[in-house]
Amino acid sequence: MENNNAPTHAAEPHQKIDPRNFDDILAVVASIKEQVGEETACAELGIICGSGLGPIGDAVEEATILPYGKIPGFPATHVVGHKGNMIFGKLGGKKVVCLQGRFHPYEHNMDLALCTLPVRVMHQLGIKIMIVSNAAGGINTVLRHGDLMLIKDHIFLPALAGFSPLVGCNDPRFGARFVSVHDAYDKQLRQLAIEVGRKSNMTLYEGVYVMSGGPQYESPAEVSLFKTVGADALGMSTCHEVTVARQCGIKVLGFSLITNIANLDCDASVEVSHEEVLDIAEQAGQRASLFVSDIIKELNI
Ligand SMILES: O=P(O)(O)O[C@H]1O[C@H](CO)[C@@H](O)[C@H]1O
Ligand code: HPA
Repeated sequence: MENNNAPTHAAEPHQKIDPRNFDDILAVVASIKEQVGEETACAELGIICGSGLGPIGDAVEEATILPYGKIPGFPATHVVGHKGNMIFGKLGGKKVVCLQGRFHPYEHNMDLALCTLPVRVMHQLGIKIMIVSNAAGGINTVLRHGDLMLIKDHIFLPALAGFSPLVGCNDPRFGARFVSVHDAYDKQLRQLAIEVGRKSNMTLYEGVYVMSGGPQYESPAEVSLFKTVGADALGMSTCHEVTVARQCGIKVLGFSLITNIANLDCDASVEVSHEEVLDIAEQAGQRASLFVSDIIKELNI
């Protein structure tokens, strides 16, 4: 898919940005390029770090860090474990832009267009592949704390209820009105990840991720529902970003770090907390970061 980034004015730091307006996105991109330099800003690969998975961003070499507060239209991140930095540099020999912090729909009144603005911006910066990560609760009983699960497909629950980032007028410059997500998580990239995992003796599962709206964790009955419909892990992010990436023609590799075991039995329930999620993510963060770097080294972009 072509990038239609005709020269445009740079947005002012506090200018109001409409994430549904293509020209506003170009103005955000122009502002980023003005701040970090055109050469630095251009990237072939985008990365989104999940809760507690910031170490992936810390591994970026020759890093130029642009805090979200300096990017027009980027809201603040409120969730602990999401620093709020856009990092430019190199990883595994590739030019990357890494988002150390994402926007969850529950933080922003379910404004999914706003929450996916960073993906549209990264597309205009040139990315062809996006690696997306998240912390998730394990539903499939084979999953244990600290396991990594490659995402092979997703259930985007909010979108099934009308909360899709693609709802509203579609400027054709964004891509197709009706987007096919039959291959949302690229098969070749998943195969590459499996090979990389095998070489480093890492147990890697493959499964279906379900996104619920949150921010409350799911009740045992809700977890049972998700299990029945074929979900293996659950969280409150990712699907909106992947949907927009696919509209832009970006290939996606996604993985979940299992930080807790989702509960199916209300009589034997165990409380879930974001502290537990961050704890496990911290323990596994370095390993996840190494894994991502190893995959990137092998990528042909
Ligand atoms: O999906 P990430 O950003 O990793 O965060 C996960 O962790 C938080 C809950 O602990 C939720 O925001 C959930 O989506
Ligand atoms: N549910 C939703 N989101 C999550 C979970 C969970 O169990 N764990 C980490 N993020």
